[in-house]
Amino acid sequence: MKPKVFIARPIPSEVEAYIADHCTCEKWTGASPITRNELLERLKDAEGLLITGEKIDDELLDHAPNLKAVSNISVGYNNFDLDAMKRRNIIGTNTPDVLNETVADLALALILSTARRIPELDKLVKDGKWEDQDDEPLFGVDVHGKTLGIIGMGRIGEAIGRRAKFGFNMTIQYHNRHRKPESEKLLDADYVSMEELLQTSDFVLLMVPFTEGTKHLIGKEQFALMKNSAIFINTSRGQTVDENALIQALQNQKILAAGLDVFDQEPVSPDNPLLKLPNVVTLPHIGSATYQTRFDMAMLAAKNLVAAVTGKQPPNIVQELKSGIKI
Ligand SMILES: NC(=O)C1=CN([C@@H]2O[C@H](COP(=O)(O)OP(=O)(O)OC[C@H]3O[C@@H](n4cnc5c(N)ncnc54)[C@H](OP(=O)(O)O)[C@@H]3O)[C@@H](O)[C@H]2O)C=CC1
Ligand SMILES: O=C(O)C(=O)CO
Repeated sequence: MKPKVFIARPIPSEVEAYIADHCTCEKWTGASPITRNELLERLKDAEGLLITGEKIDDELLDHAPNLKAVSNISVGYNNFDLDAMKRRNIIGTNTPDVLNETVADLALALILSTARRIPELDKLVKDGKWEDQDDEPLFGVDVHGKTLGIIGMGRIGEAIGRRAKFGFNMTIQYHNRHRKPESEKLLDADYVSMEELLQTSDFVLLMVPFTEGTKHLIGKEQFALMKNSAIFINTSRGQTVDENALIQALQNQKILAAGLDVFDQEPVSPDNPLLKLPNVVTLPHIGSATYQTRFDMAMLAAKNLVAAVTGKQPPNIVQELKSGIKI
């Protein structure tokens, strides 16, 4: 008998066919994303679950007595209650590496868009308000030759660093909890304290996972250390930043601008003051969202899922669940 899996997100038909070769599939076919209650109702028989970011906690696991594995179509797995999963011997997997270059492209797009005020000026042209391009109020700031401080020099952080160093001749500095000598060598990057990074970077870019240790990693104190000319980019998770402190820093011109792919609450509320600030470029958590990369992520997540429910070692069990899980 094939193992039963539930597919909670739309995936390409080729990926679904791969799963169906090995498993009996049920899938969510609703027009809008599955709600929490609908998901809980569909898990009675499921041995495997394919999701993107839905919360996996005790309540959900109580509804899924046969569950063996949860496969995230994302590299971030802050939606996993790791303790709850460990207690029940649930395998949790993610999709590292296949999205590095695409997310890095988007991070550079945010750097360029904020520095050169692309969305604001696009609107100005389309609104028929283009009078004189030598008008100082339209000027931006240079990207090339500036210092980029990367907080979270991991797989994606390094891909961003490569673009910034070799494409834009930027100086790279970074802060992690541990040094990463290979990135230092590749990018001629300096490992600096968080304080030094915040004080000396022209662009501060956050690329850490969201964990207990990174909640509000950047807040009032950290914005106070940044240059008044600093541009802040967040492509990690919204919760790594104290959003009220960010709003204050932007409103009080403590920093120059911000580029945000992620928010504390997603989708972001239309009332969020960040949406009213001209010096903020916003995106709808779209870092990995190209056709090819989303396909690659879905296929990798499918391979993780199929391996886990057929008793094989999945390629990408998340670090914290690697030990102690019985395959
Ligand atoms: N906007 C989007 O669409 C996307 C967002 N993401 C987010 O980006 C995150 C990073 O992905 P990826 O690069 O693959 O992950 P990696 O694990 O490769 O890199 C994370 C880096 O963060 C560092 N880090 C972790 N905790 C801290 C801390 N407290 N202070 C400073 N540095 C820290 C780690 O180094 P060390 O352990 O030495 O501290 C590591 O170098 C994902 O978890 C996800 O949340 C990912 C893809 C798309
Ligand atoms: O992979 C992730 O963690 C994302 O945020 C979206 O691709």
